[in-house]
Amino acid sequence: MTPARFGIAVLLILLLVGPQVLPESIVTILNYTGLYGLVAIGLALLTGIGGMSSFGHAAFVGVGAYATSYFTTAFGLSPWITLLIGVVASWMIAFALGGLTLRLAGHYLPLSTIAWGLSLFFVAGNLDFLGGHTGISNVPYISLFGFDFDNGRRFTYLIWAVVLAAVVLVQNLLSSREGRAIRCLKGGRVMAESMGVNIPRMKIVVFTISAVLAAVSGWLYAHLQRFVSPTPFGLDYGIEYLFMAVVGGAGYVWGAVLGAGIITVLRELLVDFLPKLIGQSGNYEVIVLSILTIVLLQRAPEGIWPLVVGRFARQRVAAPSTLRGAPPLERRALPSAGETILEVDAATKKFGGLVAVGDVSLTVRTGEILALLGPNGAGKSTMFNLISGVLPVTSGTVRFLGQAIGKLEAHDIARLGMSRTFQHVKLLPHLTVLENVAIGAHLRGHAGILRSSLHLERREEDQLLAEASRQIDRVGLTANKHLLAGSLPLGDQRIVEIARALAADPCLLLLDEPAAGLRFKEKEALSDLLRKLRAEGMGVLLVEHDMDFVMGLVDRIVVMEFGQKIAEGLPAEIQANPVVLEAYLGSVE
Ligand SMILES: Nc1ncnc2c1ncn2[C@@H]1O[C@H](COP(=O)(O)OP(=O)(O)OP(=O)(O)O)[C@@H](O)[C@H]1O
Repeated sequence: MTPARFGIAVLLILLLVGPQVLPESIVTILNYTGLYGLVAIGLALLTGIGGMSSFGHAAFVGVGAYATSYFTTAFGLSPWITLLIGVVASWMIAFALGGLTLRLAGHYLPLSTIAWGLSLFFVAGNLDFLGGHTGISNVPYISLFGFDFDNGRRFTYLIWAVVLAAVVLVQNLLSSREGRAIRCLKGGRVMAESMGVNIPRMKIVVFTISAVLAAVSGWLYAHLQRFVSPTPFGLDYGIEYLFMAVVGGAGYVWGAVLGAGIITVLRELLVDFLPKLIGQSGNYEVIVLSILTIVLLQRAPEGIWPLVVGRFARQRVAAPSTLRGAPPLERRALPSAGETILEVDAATKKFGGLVAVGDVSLTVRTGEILALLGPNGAGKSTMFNLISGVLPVTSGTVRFLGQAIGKLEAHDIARLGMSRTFQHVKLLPHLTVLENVAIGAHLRGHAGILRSSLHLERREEDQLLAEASRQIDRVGLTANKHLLAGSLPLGDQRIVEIARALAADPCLLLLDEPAAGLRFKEKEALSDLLRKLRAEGMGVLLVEHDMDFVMGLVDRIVVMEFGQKIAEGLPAEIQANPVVLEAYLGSVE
């Protein structure tokens, strides 16, 4: 039995037998750990995995709790219907809040969640029909198929069934196509957009999932307590939920549950112990808890979960049969041979007063490799960003496959069949090479959040992983497939980026300094691969400083300097061009 299975078996036995045999106080801790854990799971997804933070999730707990308390007591609705009301209400509020703030970078989301966290507390406290600060009492208990969850011991089963379901669903989600896209939210947004991930949509999805989990916790809370008042949904609780996720290990789903358990137990112990120690009561546990949390995060910045499972953790490895056996994904029809696929006409990009690209025109055909050369700061990477939609053009047009794309988002351009690599490698270092390359195939899968969470997309997921595996074999990194991308030397990481771009099945490939950091043999292998892609009909635009690599490989060259195009022609013409020699080649010798 693996340590993970052993751990789960122990937990299941504890949850099955515990409520019958443990003292009431321990059962209460178990219940609250589950309730808080549910919120913390959402916050782990939002914070540790999605790279966003919210201080106001206690207010979403309040939405779930108040929705069910009000509608069950005032209208006699079944708790199962009011669960739906709470979920929909929290989803709508999160959608609106997220829609207003998630597009903005920086502190807008945390600030808006603080405002939201404060507002529910005051609104609920001042509305008579919600009972004001006295709250709503006589909330009914929940029944399911004739079984009444009418006391704490029985309720444990319901709470933990929901928690375990949430863990399974979120973990399924994270190991899917949509999950890989979610993982890009932290540190990989520009790259993910270029692979076709709609980042603003993904942010809202994660925010709404975390809000819904909080609302479900609120629903459970209201029917466990049979009473609600505004106090447990205030800002201080919102901050404590965040603490739980961070203490447990905000990047880990089980870590969130562990964090909830640790904070709940510590609080109970401190509430008992501190008054005896100090000789008077007061909320001193809050202070001690805060100090303990700071010390703990000093010692374990990643939280406690990685310390607990660290040496047992194993990399998730797709079975070789999966990688070989899955049927290939559909391929896009390539444009006809020799057709012009990219036309840049007088493209200009200004950063304030600086003209990074000024009036530059170029074309790329299918079955052609075009090099974009120029000294440092010439504007090559900016040009790549204009073509791939990372930056909008200030003026001029960029047409891809006949369509003007100068104002399109990067993920829309990726969908048309353009893929790219980056000058500064953009991989997710904590994912395997296989998972990183699979991000490139994002648009070739279709499963959404629900299908992914329920693992109904296994066939498609196998196909995506098999495709990623094929592209890794193609670029010669078979032996590294299951290694963490961050553990590879920089040259190999660049090659992984090429495999990722190829996994998108593009007809135009943009490569930003692909040969940088490669050894001689590796450069030869890369040249061979690019020749093969050209022969297959792909168009390639590359920026490269290695002249030997470029001159023997490419069909045409465009040279830039200070944002302007200074020359265009065949490699031999460029090598003999006096303007280029003076401006660029001469200077690099
Ligand atoms: N986001 C930005 N904001 C302001 N200036 C920028 C930005 N991006 C690039 N620049 C400026 O635009 C000019 C062109 O930069 P760019 O990175 O495109 O050059 P490059 O040819 O790719 O150079 P290198 O080979 O060193 O990467 C430089 O002066 C750079 O400082």
